[in-house]
Amino acid sequence: MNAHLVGVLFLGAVGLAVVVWVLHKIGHVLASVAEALAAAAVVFLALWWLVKGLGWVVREIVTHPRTSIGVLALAAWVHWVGWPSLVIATVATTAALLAWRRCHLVSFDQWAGHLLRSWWQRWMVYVPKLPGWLHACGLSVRDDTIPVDVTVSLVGRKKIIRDRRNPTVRLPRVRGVKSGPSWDEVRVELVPGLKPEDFDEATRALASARKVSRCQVREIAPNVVSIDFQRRDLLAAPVPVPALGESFDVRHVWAGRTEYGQDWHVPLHGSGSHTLTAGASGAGKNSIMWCPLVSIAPAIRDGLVRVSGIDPKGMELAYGRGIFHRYAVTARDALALLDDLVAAMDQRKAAFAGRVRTVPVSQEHPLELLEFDEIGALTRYTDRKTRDAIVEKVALLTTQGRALGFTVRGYVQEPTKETVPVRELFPRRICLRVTAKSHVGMVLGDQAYERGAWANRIEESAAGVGYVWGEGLREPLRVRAGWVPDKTVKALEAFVTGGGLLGVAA
Ligand SMILES: Nc1ncnc2c1ncn2[C@@H]1O[C@H](COP(=O)(O)OP(=O)(O)OP(=O)(O)O)[C@@H](O)[C@H]1O
Repeated sequence: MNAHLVGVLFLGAVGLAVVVWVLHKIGHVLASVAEALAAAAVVFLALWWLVKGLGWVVREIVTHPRTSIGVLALAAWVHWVGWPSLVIATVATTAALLAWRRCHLVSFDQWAGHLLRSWWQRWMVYVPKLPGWLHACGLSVRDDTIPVDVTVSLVGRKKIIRDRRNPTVRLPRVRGVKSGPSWDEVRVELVPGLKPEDFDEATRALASARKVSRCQVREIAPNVVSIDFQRRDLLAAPVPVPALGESFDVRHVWAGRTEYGQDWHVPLHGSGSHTLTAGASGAGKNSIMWCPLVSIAPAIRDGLVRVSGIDPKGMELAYGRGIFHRYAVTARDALALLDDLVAAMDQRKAAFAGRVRTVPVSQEHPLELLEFDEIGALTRYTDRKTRDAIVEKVALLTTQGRALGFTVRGYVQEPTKETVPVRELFPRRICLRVTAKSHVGMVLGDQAYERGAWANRIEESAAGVGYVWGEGLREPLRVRAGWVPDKTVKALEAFVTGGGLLGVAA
């Protein structure tokens, strides 16, 4: 080996050492950079998840404030006070609620029960199951074509992005559940492509899906409907009429119960007081008549309300004959009674015209309340002349009587136009059990049946049950009149006549 080769090898070794050293340094630098980048990425990701988590918590608190705050409160309790005290408090609260429920169901339900039930029904029944029911009933919208976004770039190239994140079936979302004693009201938000009327048509199918007998739909906002399911029937048992009433308020008279378990009131004076009640034989028309009279017994006794009765059957009103200031059975007597009322109305008109817009009820000018039983018997089945005269007088009283303090309440078995030609002049209608589906529309108006006023399906055993609609009610409301037994009619008669038959016109 000569000196030249040794020199080359030496230089090569030195060069290699330098390269290794440089690479080592570069590796060091790169490792530091990579380490710094990794640390930055970890910090960035941690921050990102923290912000996302905080956003989720805030969103949950805003959208489900009660549940979120409850969970946070429980977590705080366990953290600061410990879980044994939490268990003891939970057991004590449950026991107190059960005792409250046992002692006073109504106040428990109004204050606590309905909130717990709403929460339970929402999360255990409607949120998991309703979307499936809606889809099965055709209340969903399919995206048959997946949306396509077209973007034009600066250099003229087009990018086509198919948005696969959107689901192909869009379903209404449950926005809230209110669970009353017999009804669940489920508010849902519609998706574009659905309208509230679509839900109206699906009520029967939705009722079947929920395994309940009735379902109604109410429009809350243009894109929100309430789907109401009747879980149980609060009107199954007769509604007892309270002891003789103490009310003088003739504009808000207790008449029974609504299907929501609330009191049902009717006006006997003022706007919407003329009432036509339709119902087949045995449907309970008489409880619609007697119940408000029992409620305003003091007003009748004190002469603030004067009741007249037309009783073609000569049986029902005759049982409380002393309550009626005027009373007629035959068509001729009925006409005379109506003439008398119209004359009294004309007198009052002459006395008050130009002085007041509504005559205040007083003993001098009492509310004249006409109870016209079986109105069809006299407006259809009498001779033509008497019939026309009766129809004319009833029309006069119903069109002019409101402001003057005259109210007509008619009762009919068959609500056809031929039977009750003045049907349209009664602003308030009540439809008890009827024999034909078509009668529902005749009494309550078009679409009443479709909206759930299934009066032809009321069972015979449910006398006094019926539907009201209109007068501020968007949907037909099921009601049951208070049941007035014979002895209460007699007690009312004794009460208003002071024990005898005083005050009865000859
Ligand atoms: N509100 C009610 N609650 C419970 N049962 C009732 C009620 N109203 C009536 N009933 C029962 O139904 C029966 C028939 O009632 P009601 O006499 O009022 O019928 P109606 O409609 O007047 O029949 P009709 O036209 O044949 O006289 C009553 O004898 C009573 O047993």
